[in-house]
Amino acid sequence: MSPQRKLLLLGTFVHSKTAQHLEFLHNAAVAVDEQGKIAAIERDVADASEAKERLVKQLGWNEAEVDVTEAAEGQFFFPGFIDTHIHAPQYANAGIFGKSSLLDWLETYTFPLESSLKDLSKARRVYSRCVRRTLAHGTTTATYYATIDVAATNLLADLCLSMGQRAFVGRACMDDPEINPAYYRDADAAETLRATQQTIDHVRGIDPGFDIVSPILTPRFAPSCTREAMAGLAQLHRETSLPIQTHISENLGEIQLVQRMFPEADSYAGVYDKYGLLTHKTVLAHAVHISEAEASLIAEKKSKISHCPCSNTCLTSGPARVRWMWDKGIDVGLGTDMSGGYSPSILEAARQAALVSRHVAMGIHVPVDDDDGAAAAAAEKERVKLTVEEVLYLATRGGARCVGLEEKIGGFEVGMEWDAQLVSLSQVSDDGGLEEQDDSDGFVDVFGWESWDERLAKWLYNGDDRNTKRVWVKGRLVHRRS
Ligand SMILES: O=c1[nH]c(=O)c2nc[nH]c2[nH]1
Repeated sequence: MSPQRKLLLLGTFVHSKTAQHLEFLHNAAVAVDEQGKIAAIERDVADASEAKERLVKQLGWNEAEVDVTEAAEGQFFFPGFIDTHIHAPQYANAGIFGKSSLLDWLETYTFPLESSLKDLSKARRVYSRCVRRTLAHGTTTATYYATIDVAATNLLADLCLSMGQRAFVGRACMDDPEINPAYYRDADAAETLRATQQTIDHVRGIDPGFDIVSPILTPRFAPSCTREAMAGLAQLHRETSLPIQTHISENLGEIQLVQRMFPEADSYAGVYDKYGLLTHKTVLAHAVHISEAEASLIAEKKSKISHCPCSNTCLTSGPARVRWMWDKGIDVGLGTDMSGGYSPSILEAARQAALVSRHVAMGIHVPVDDDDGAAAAAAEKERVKLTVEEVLYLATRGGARCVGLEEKIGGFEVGMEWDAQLVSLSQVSDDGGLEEQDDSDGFVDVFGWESWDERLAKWLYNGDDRNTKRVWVKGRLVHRRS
């Protein structure tokens, strides 16, 4: 790889200051050093020459070493998206789920596809496309499930590193003979741990500091793992501090299965706690049906939740309650959960999070014969709805907190790394663009009178990968759309 150049970026920068507040920095300049770190941020800069004058000199840089990127009128820089739960092999099935729900979906669509990716040429096709496509959608960090196949999992890690996507790559652990089909499972817990170690060793070999790509311990979900495998992975976590990902309480049939298979635990979260998997570095996907007591346990253990609204709708799992999770003090991020969810886009997941929160609101019963109760229910209906600011926070800083990278990514601060996207919306010309055939800027039409808050709302609800013109990870340009 050629040595990285310093960057100077100019224009409007938008990022979450808090879950409720987006900050807009107009006429700003951001300087990024050759390690991909933000070295300086300057406001009220008139143009490139003033930025160079002020920043390049202030930092003692040589102008010849700096590449300048200027956002055009109406464009803005936004932090890269963080997908806290995505299944790379399932990219080939995105959109294919029929009327299935979790357990029959796994059996019908998912296990056959995943097992077929032991064919490395097939794995290369699917994984290359998945990484390319998610980068194009602005996903700068992805927390991937791979398959049980070590060689294919290692290939996914290689591809993320070479294409420059920050990634957690998990070799799926599945050794229970009851749920996992004979054609797609580990022989036993020892095999699970051996194969997991092989992927850890491989990733350490290609990225020794786990700087861009890190392994993640991946007990698929409680029903697919034996007690020995879960306890062994927990031990590995204690020895290595590696993060953990799994699924929890997505579907009612799944929860009954867990109750039957693990009678020694009082809940689904209790199973993970009993076998040492509920840690501050654990990301739990879904959590649609967790109880008050489970949410309190998850909060106490500082485990995180990946909210996967698109998947929860597609597989008819149910609407997860983000406001309630936040009330409990749990960190929440967004997951596409492709292909439980049909889309590889975190912008789509953010939009779905906003919509699902409105379904949660619509599900709140308003009593007709109790005025105080009706007023309280009406207020709660309003409160549970997620705003544009909140879902964009989930897609960036919220996700960064989930994967333990909040000091590095998710926002624009000096010392953080430049994981970002340049977003462009269509500027409608004075004649309404009657003659234009070109829709390469997508269909977010900006007429010019919208406030910046309104532009962000338009992007959230109507944007797609055509609006994402450039993507950087750690200062490296990893995607460019002409
Ligand atoms: O949405 C999901 N996708 C999966 O692949 C899976 N495996 C277990 N539970 C799961 N849920």
